[in-house]
Amino acid sequence: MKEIAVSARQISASMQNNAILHGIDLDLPQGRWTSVVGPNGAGKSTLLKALAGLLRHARVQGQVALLGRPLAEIPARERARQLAWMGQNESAAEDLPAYDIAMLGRLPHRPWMAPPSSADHAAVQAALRTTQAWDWRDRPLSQLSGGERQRVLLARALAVQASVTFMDEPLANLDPPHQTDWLHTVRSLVAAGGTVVSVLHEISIALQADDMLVMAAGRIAHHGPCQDGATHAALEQVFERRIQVRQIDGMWMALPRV
Ligand SMILES: Nc1ncnc2c1ncn2[C@@H]1O[C@H](COP(=O)(O)OP(=O)(O)OP(=O)(O)O)[C@@H](O)[C@H]1O
Repeated sequence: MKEIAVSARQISASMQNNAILHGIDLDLPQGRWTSVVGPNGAGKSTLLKALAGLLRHARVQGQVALLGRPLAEIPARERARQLAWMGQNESAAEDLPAYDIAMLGRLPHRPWMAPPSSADHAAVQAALRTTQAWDWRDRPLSQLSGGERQRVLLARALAVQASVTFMDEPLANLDPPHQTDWLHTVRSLVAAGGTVVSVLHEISIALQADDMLVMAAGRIAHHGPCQDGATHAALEQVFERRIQVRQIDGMWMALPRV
């Protein structure tokens, strides 16, 4: 029986008097990759932020636990070492070189005001090489293309070397070969015992995860293995049967129903 990496009990969230999430219960086991999918506005990003303790300007109820401990009781630095975050359309220090951006992922590991250690440099180099961003490590973020920038922000999340990694639309701006590289990166994180939770609009890639959370209207419509027929049926239903899930060359894919 796998340990639970992230659990939520009765999570509800509202913003500006609008209820966004309604009583969400879930358990995400360690060492698995869960993709979160659903139509625009279903509450995917809001759920991810609620699970990471990053939901600001919102009224949140319920409990989240990270690796068996209530999230609210984990000191901020410790939480930042255990949980890496890659957000959607994230702003970052645009003038900083890519290397320094990735080094920000090491902040929770470093004593206050201490220079980076050799372990920090090694983690940053490995992360930038994994995302193939090493070649432009000296270039400021502002001079990078959308996809190049995304790979630096992914490197920052990888450099944390956290047990649990949350990513909100990590494939935005990535071309197909780099989407495939991202898939391999996630697979190796999970093979090493890590837990990955990613919000994805690329449903065919989301279907390569271990498990899928299918969301609709602030609720979990279905949570199950990506290989299961029940998951495919839920997926087709929340997208109003405008997609169909089919197996091609042994892989489950979502195709438009035209
Ligand atoms: N700051 C906010 N104030 C009020 N409502 C908000 C706020 N942020 C999000 N919402 C609303 O909450 C709902 C869920 O938003 P969320 O971003 O979680 O959806 P999503 O499933 O990630 O959508 P998308 O696929 O479009 O990225 C939407 O209806 C959105 O308009």
